[in-house]
Amino acid sequence: MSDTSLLEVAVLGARGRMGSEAVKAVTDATDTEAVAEVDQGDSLQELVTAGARVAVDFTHPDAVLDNVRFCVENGIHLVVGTSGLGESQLDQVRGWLRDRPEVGVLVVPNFAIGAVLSMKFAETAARFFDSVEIVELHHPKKADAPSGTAARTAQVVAQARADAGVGPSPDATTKDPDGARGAQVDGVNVHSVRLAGLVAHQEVLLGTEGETLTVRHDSYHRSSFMPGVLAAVRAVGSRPGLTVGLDKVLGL
Ligand SMILES: NC(=O)C1=CN([C@@H]2O[C@H](COP(=O)(O)OP(=O)(O)OC[C@H]3O[C@@H](n4cnc5c(N)ncnc54)[C@H](OP(=O)(O)O)[C@@H]3O)[C@@H](O)[C@H]2O)C=CC1
Ligand SMILES: O=C(O)C1=N[C@H](C(=O)O)C[C@H](O)C1
Repeated sequence: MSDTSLLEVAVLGARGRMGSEAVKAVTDATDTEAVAEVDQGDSLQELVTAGARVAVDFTHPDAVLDNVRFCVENGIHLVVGTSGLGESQLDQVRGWLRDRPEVGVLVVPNFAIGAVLSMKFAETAARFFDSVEIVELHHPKKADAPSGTAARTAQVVAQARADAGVGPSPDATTKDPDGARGAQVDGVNVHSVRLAGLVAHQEVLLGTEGETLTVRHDSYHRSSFMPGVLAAVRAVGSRPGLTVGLDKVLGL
């Protein structure tokens, strides 16, 4: 029988690398319980049947949007850990939320507290340096590149530079047939490394006359994401509408 004092949480992608850690974290915490563990081939209706109040999604960039729609339409608050939601998808989510304004959707590019802080540090530093580039390094089973964390970091860094009137990073490259200078995300060069042995890592490289600053974060184990997952699960129900980033939950 369900203990009514516990927050009922469903995990989507429950058999995956992140989902299985999330099930364990939600089960081990004293104020939450995992009432549904949904994975590929399972019906989303299980969330409703199980009485989930909050869901957390760690599935796949191709699947996540349908899951968001289902949760919003069924009044289930959702924490989105899955990467790959760009601005046009976020606009779709805002549209669905207009019909269910009481529902909270919290999209979190990275749950590791250190990663959240590193994005803030890079954002703060951005206006003081002529050049900025991002290197993200992940395990080779990752489906998407660049990482959601790198895309979000590029976005906030680019916005900080624009707000301060800083122009593009200086770069004399005119010949790059193989894309060696990386992808351009919001005008910031992003380089994606996929390497056996890694989990999730990122460096923001900032440079100006005579000095450089490197903001680096490393997740060595997926347990590093769990305090952030639990904080998001606890907070999402009291944040109706769309929120992007754990920084808001942490008061940064
Ligand atoms: N925000 C953050 O801090 C973090 C985010 N992530 C993101 O989380 C996502 C998952 O990563 P990871 O756990 O490593 O990936 P995994 O491939 O290990 O896990 C994904 C799981 O979801 C399942 N799945 C796929 N489609 C669906 C669907 N439609 N409904 C239900 N389950 C589905 C997969 O099944 P099958 O294998 O059979 O397809 C698999 O079991 C990625 O987008 C990743 O970038 C990862 C780490 C941290
Ligand atoms: O796939 C992963 O592993 C990760 N995905 C997220 C991302 O795309 O940024 C978060 C973290 O980097 C791990």
